[in-house]
Amino acid sequence: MSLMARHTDDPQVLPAADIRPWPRPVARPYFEESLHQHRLLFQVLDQLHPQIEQAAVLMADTLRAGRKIMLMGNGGSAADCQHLAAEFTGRFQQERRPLAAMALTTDTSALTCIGNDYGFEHVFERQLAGLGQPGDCAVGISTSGSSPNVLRALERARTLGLTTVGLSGRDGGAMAALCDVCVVVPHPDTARIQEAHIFIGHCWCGMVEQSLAALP
Ligand SMILES: O=C(CO)[C@@H](O)[C@H](O)[C@H](O)[C@H](O)COP(=O)(O)O
Ligand SMILES: [Zn+2]
Repeated sequence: MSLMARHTDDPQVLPAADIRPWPRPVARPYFEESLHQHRLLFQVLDQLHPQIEQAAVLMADTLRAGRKIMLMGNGGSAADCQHLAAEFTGRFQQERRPLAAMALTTDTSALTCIGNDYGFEHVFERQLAGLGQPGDCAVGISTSGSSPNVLRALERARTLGLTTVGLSGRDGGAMAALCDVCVVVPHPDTARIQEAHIFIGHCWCGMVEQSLAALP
């Protein structure tokens, strides 16, 4: 029996003929809709300069004082956390010393241990309580502003003397009340909020990098 025949006998593998009539993915309508929404989004983001700048000042002050930035979020926002932490420890646009930032979303042993033994709502709070020091800056990213594990960690951060920054969406959820500065992207669509979040995150990296460029 040939490899090809073996494949098509496999009930898990659809023969090519069954695939062809399916709707072909077309990019243009998605692009057009996205671009339309992004234009609206950028008009809204233009109103958020003050909060975006306040958060950047807070982060730059944290690093200047020899403290660190700790980021947390779920799903796509977890990816943003590790992406942004890497911009700080690695580099963004300029050659400069590494900056102290860590994502609390990457240690699968810690996440599974704490999740398994204490509950998923504790996965960030417990890492933060173990690793955070007064003067550090906790950054929570949540499109709904209402993920219990992020909210709980921000609450704990405050009691431990960390500063708190939020990046949220929709109406901001409960996050704003727990943050020294919260940037809320007032859009109903999670994907668009996430795209705005990584844009704002990159703005933060650029502003912080610029502000610390003179440090040895
Ligand atoms: O990326 C996406 C959807 O675009 C998902 O992974 C999404 O991040 C997850 O559903 C998160 O659990 C949503 O949490 P949050 O942003 O509301 O805090
Ligand atoms: Zn996503």
